[in-house]
Amino acid sequence: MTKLSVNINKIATLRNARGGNNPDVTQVALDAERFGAEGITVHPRPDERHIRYDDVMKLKEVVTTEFNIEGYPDERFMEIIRIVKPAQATLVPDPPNVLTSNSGWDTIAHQDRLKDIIAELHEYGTRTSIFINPEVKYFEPAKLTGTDRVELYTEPYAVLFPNDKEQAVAPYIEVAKLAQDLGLGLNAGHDLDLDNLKFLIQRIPHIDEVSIGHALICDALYYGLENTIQMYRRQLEMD
Ligand SMILES: CC(=O)[C@@H](O)[C@H](O)COP(=O)(O)O
Ligand SMILES: NCC(=O)COP(=O)(O)O
Repeated sequence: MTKLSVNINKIATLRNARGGNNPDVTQVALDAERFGAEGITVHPRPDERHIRYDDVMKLKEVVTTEFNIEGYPDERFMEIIRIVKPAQATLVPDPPNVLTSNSGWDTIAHQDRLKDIIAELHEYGTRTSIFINPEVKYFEPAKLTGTDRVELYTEPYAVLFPNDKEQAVAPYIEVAKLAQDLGLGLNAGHDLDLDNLKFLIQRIPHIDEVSIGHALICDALYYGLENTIQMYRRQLEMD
């Protein structure tokens, strides 16, 4: 069954808004695991707008489910991975000033660089995933990088879903089958929520892991974190 990794970036956004330690990012991660999260995801960005690098060091000591660290593989990111050796590192091609992640890798143009980075991450025993658009041309090159998994960038799916769910999911079904044929593990993330998640999983049941943050934390403002995590877990259960 598809696992739920809770992205706690936005907990750090709220904490940073007042400069103290409330909410306590580390405590929220522990509670999220207790409430049913099967992984914790963080995305330390170069400007540390939310998750800070020292958050990552503290989380390393306490996360007992799968720790997934996302980010652009600059020197600081690679250094934190060398130290933390998380269960998974998800490489994202974000430039420093981007509002949020908005594209997957060009695995053709960046194949050699990704291959070197992935080989280094494997030396640490870290599983690798690379953020990818639902475009067929990028999948065989992704396989050639040696990555264990790809993460489907699902914002385009989320945007189109309200108007035409079948059209929204069609490209993802195609590339998910290709990933399976290539022996690539399959993650998915970005803008998944309580409305669009179940349909994606019904159409692509072999997704290994979804990482969900923004919508889940927003939902928790109304339903509470424990209830919300359970609501998302129920969306992942097969009928
Ligand atoms: C890679 C991705 O789509 C998300 O994991 C990303 O972490 C979202 O970043 P923000 O929380 O900074 O919007
Ligand atoms: N990899 C996607 C992720 O971790 C969270 O994305 P979002 O749910 O905050 O859009």
